[in-house]
Amino acid sequence: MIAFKLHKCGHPDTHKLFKITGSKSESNRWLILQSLFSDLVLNNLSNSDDTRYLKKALDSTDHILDIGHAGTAMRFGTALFASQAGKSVVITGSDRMKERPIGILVNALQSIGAQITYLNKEGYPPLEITGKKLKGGTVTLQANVSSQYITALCLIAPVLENGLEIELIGEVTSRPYIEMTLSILKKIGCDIQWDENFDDNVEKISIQPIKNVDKLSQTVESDWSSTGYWYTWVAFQNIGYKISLESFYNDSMQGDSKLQDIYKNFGVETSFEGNKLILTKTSDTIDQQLHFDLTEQPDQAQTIFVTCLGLGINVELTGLHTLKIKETDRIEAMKEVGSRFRESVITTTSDSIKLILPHNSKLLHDFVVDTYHDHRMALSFAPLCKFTDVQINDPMVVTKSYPYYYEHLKSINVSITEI
Ligand SMILES: O=C(O)C1=C[C@@H](OP(=O)(O)O)[C@@H](O)[C@H](O)C1
Ligand SMILES: C=C(OP(=O)(O)O)C(=O)O
Repeated sequence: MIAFKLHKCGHPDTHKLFKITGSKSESNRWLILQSLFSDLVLNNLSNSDDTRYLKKALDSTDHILDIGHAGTAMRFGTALFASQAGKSVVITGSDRMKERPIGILVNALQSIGAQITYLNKEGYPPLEITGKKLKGGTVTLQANVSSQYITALCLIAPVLENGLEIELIGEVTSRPYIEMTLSILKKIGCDIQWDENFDDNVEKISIQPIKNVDKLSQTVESDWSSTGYWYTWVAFQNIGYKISLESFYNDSMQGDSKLQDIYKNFGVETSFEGNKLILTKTSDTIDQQLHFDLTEQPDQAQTIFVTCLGLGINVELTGLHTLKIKETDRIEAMKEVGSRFRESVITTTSDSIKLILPHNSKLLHDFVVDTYHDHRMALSFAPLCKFTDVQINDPMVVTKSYPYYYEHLKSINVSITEI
């Protein structure tokens, strides 16, 4: 296994412009829809592994499809292949993917006639799928585990003869990702109703079928989730420091665009010049005790945790119940690696993490970041090289979402050596 050392970089270059590629969430939704409606033309698709894996699986005629670590590709692909008559595939992924549950989605698909069997452990990939022409109807599923199950069903709904009524039981998690899916479906002409008060503790999404989509060209907005690492970076710098990122819209479909508000807490202001996003450090006055509920921005947990760790701010993050089934158990990973950076007391529950720093908490020596096959461990902890050398083990995990991350860091003067 290789490791990178990011050498302490006290005075990085400022006024840089980075081109971030398309959102992997938007890209993977559009790719599923493009395989259903070939008249869609897509621009600025993500260059992430997750999008490359999905594209490869969709273009493949192989029986065994490996989608690596890509949760969206696994969940969206399962629904797609199950609804395609004549298709017969085994869908599998990395070792970690085989530990990420999919039973809630499989049950919902089976309830409308899908033929899916587990090849290994009940409720987990790999899956054997024999595609069938599904008619649709009503499905009921738990909504508090992963929104990706719901998106997967929504994406195939337009081609089901009777459309789909999706009853969501319990508190809906990662809601902005479902909103993104429905916004995209509306763009291709779907008629959708979302009744948030359908019944006690139940919401209902109804999607009508459509025959075809008129020729439509779509440019995917760049990835807000990747901007989080630059928000952290700017938060660590002196007043006046700025960097720019493109191409972003201020009416984004991505829930992580909430970073604009969140980082005001850390003295980072966001402005737009056309589609250019400008992040500027404007203030050093920061509350020393913060709390964020990240039910709607689960992918930013590590980012915000590291920002607080670097700035020496006590914080409690809640709403993290989905983190245990992501690329690694992210709550435990943050606790372990965070405690190696500086003197601190870090406590966790199954859905929260709390960071308490003693007065004048000192940085510890020889800071090492284990990444546990999770891109967001490397991406989020790297900016701590503002304060000390950072060793990142298995650093290329970043390609899951942000392949050019280290090139971008190098271009602002971060020295990186392989060890
Ligand atoms: O639909 C999507 O594109 C995603 C939904 C979220 O997952 P959960 O709904 O499982 O929290 C998010 O964490 C993931 O990175 C991408
Ligand atoms: C959780 C993530 O991705 P996925 O679930 O699609 O693998 C992520 O990118 O942080």
